[in-house]
Amino acid sequence: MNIALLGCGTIGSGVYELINLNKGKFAGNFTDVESRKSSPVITKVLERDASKDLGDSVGKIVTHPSEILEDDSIGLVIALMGGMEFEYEMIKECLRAGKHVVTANKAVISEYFAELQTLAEENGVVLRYEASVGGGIPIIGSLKEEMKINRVTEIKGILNGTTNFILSKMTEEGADFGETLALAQSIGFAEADPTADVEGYDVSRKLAILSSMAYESIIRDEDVYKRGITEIRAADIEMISSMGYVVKYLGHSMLEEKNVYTTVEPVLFREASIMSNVNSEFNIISITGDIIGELQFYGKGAGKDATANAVVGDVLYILNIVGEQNLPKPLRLNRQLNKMGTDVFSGKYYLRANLNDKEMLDQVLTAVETVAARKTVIVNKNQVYVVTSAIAANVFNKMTEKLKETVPELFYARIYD
Ligand SMILES: NC(=O)C1=CN([C@@H]2O[C@H](COP(=O)(O)OP(=O)(O)OC[C@H]3O[C@@H](n4cnc5c(N)ncnc54)[C@H](OP(=O)(O)O)[C@@H]3O)[C@@H](O)[C@H]2O)C=CC1
Ligand SMILES: N[C@@H](CC=O)C(=O)O
Repeated sequence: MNIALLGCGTIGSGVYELINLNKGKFAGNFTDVESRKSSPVITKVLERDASKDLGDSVGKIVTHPSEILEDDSIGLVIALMGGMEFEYEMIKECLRAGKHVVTANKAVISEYFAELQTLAEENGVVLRYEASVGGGIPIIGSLKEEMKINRVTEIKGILNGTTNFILSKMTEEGADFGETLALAQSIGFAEADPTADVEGYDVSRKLAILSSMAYESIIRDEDVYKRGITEIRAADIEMISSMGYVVKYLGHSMLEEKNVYTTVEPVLFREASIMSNVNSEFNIISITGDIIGELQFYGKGAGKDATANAVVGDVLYILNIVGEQNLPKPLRLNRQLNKMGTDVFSGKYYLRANLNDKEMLDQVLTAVETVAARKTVIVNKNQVYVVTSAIAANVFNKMTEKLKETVPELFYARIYD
């Protein structure tokens, strides 16, 4: 079966190297006789730049989608352009044209999950998206397997390689936020628009995909409470470390009866915890089922080779089942659940505010005191650092949203004890 690749950037080039340049060891794994006769091959690559060098003479760059959509020899399309509308339209058109689709695009999958899996079923083809969550970690397939036996009630983890890379470098090397983000971009970890990484959209999309699957209900990016990490400073890292904690960017969802709770926020973990020791572009994802208990999955959550590995795994899966009568059924996504935001989460909070004057200090302390008892207050170099007593997350978040209107720089994080 011929394959087309949409987008030959960081991940696309990794996939191309595995499939066409024989970097991976996978040929000959097929159960289907037709596929076994010849290794899979990428014959066309959609790119804007027709002069892009692919490194072999097998793949041909095309710049118009019709060259792929109207090519009947292409049975499988790998969508790795990123972005939203164009990739969504292309995936739909490919499914309608009877082509299997593999993608790593969490923006598209989280937004159009139900529609796309229905479209695949209607057209007798398969849609796979393993690399859309956790880069190289096989979490989508593992979650599907566990769901055959378990009721999954909780998902939590470090789900973004870029921000974990930034926070790790800030913690280990005292690195600067902006410089480390630029480094993550140059390595190929970050999204084309890195706002998605640092403001929480990438994590909330991944959490939305896993939660939709696990709780059998469509949970969208906009249902997820999220807060970015752009306000964090070296001073926070120093103070947090002196308290014996490490800051991580957590995605967390829970299901209780018909209520689903979701949050994406910076959280402080004790130094010795597992979460604190997941560093660089690595991710960790924990799922809790009623029979198995807690399971944790760890590995590279971003980057060319690890993500390409997951994409090619999906390609091999499809090539192995081509021609079977009974293709996998779409996941159930129609349970009616109440989206309850952060209502179930609570904890002590760490907060730092950048102060202009004594009046602002009073304003910050008064605002905190209206919702929680202050346990620790340190004032140093125009900064106030506060640790509170335990409090409900929604109450604290509401207070800080108001405070942000007048206090220019505010960083706060829940403490996970
Ligand atoms: N990077 C990572 O670690 C991971 C990425 N992903 C996902 O994988 C996908 C690809 O990411 P990544 O490889 O990093 O992205 P890149 O930006 O590196 O690559 C995208 C490629 O697609 C091309 N492209 C984009 N739009 C079009 C278009 N309209 N027509 C033709 N070509 C186009 C780009 O060309 P041009 O340069 O001209 O824009 C570029 O070559 C994204 O959905 C991302 O979220 C998932 C897991 C990990
Ligand atoms: N930008 C993403 C890429 C993988 O999904 C990340 O940093 O995790």
